[in-house]
Amino acid sequence: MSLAAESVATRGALTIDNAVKLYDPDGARVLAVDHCSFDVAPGEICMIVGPSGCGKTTLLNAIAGFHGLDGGAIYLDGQLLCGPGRPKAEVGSDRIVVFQNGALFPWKTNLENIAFGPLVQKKLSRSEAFEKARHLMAEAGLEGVENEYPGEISSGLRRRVEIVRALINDPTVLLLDEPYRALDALTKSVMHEALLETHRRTGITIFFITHDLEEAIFLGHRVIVMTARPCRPKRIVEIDIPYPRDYTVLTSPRFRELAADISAAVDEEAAKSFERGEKEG
Ligand SMILES: Nc1ncnc2c1ncn2[C@@H]1O[C@H](COP(=O)(O)OP(=O)(O)OP(=O)(O)O)[C@@H](O)[C@H]1O
Repeated sequence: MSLAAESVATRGALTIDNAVKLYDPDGARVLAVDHCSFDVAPGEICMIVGPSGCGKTTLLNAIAGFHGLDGGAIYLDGQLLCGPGRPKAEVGSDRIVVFQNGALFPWKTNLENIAFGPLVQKKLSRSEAFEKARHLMAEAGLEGVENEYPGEISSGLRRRVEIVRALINDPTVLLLDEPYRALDALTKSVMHEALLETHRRTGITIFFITHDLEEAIFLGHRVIVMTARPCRPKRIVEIDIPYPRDYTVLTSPRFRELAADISAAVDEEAAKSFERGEKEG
């Protein structure tokens, strides 16, 4: 796999090893993830797709440390995040989650939002945190909105502020759960190019959940198609379209071929979960 980062990434390798997660609210026993194994290379953009409710977010939450596993293990750069003897990963600034609905403080300016993490963790002094925040905002094309509030800028710019807010912590892995779902197509395409540019600059590993197959193919080094619940890889598809990518690739025969292939795999699993839903319902 060729990674298109300016510097070749050496950190941010994830290993998911036989992960199992069972929710058991009031004895309901929902097996969300079952013996799920795959690796994500340092600096990879790894796109996760699969039917609704198959267990994608559950997996992301286990990597982030929001909940534990009931079996198996997850490693980051060979270090155990969770697994035997450690049921739940510690939440850490090495793995930052950017959520679909966003989580900016509306009462803080964009600059203050970005500087907040290292300040509250006392990792940087106030002046260092603000200087770094300004620098990262400039790199991400966010000059001019430093002193505005999240509510005063477009939803696309807000997404960019959120990603910069994650990057200020120097994470090795960015965990994205449908971050662009609510955006219109044009804004989404601007976001995609901005994310690829961020990746080129930083070489950060990106674990990205989406329902949008074009988004998955356009951005990813690989697309992992998950099975209907319980989640585990059904197909792992290498996206052999060279970076840098621009929107002209969407109409290329190879892109259409990959889209048809991945779409068929997702549809097959969606049909299974639909059938099971009918039986369960
Ligand atoms: N806290 C919980 N308690 C009980 N069941 C849960 C909990 N969280 C998720 N589930 C169930 O686990 C399964 C997997 O959910 P999850 O959110 O991981 O799926 P997903 O693939 O991310 O879905 P979507 O694509 O719709 O966001 C679903 O059946 C869901 O209802």
